[in-house]
Amino acid sequence: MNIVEVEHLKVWDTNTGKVIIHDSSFEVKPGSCMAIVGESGSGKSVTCRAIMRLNKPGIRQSGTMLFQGEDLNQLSEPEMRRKRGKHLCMILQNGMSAFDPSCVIGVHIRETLQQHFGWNTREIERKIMNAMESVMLRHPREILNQYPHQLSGGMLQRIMIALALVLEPDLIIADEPTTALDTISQYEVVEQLIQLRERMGCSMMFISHDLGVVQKIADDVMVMKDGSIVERGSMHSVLTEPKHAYTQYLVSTRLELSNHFKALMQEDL
Ligand SMILES: Nc1ncnc2c1ncn2[C@@H]1O[C@H](COP(=O)(O)OP(=O)(O)OP(=O)(O)O)[C@@H](O)[C@H]1O
Repeated sequence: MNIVEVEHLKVWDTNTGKVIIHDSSFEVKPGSCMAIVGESGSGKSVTCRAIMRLNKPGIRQSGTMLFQGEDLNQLSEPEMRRKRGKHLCMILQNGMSAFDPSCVIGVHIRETLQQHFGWNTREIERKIMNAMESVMLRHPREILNQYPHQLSGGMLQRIMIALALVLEPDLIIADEPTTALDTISQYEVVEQLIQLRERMGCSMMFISHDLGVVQKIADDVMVMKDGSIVERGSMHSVLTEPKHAYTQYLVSTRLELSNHFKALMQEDL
């Protein structure tokens, strides 16, 4: 059974009547990573937030969204809240927006974990500090006592990954987790996400506009344009035989960039 099976997802803005996602159907195989690529505004984030049922109130959705065989669209809000975090976990583009700016990181983490598990404070601290160390965050106790604005974007991404390690969700949705980071932090965060998948065997959806990043982590990919899926398949087949003109453009620009990068590297040698 696929972990996610979306059929005829339609998302629209009730204020303007604008249809944001027209009619999307796709699935995520258990234990696999499915990437969503496409230009800004193509509907990648709205699709993922539809699965989490986290789009803003004026945004409505219809269709079937089976998660482990259960239609998320039919769940009540309290049932959905129980799914989020423990079963479905989202890692956001901007770590700053994921944490409450008015309290130190440790408070937010403790509240999230207490909500889902019956652990006491000491157990929570032990688990989160082990997880933080495993994603190479040194001095975890000090970090837990800092406010989000005192930490770098890369550190906040790692804290979200550490939290996912403790929550052990069945599906992680990473929405452009590396976009706001410099190249070295981007590389490190992708490495941590790859290890996270290996350790937990969880399924993943990975959103990015960067095919180069996606290629490192995804098994399958779907390409979105103007609220529709224009192509999907295995990472290998989409990269080697892109069918849609927009995918061909994405693949050719990725090759151009990597050739340019290689040329620069050779000049340096
Ligand atoms: N809260 C909202 N209210 C109204 N329209 C929205 C809302 N959120 C997103 N949209 C619209 O939905 C469309 C898709 O947005 P979405 O954020 O999913 O794009 P994206 O592909 O993830 O882009 P990016 O790479 O820039 O994040 C855009 O046209 C956007 O204006």
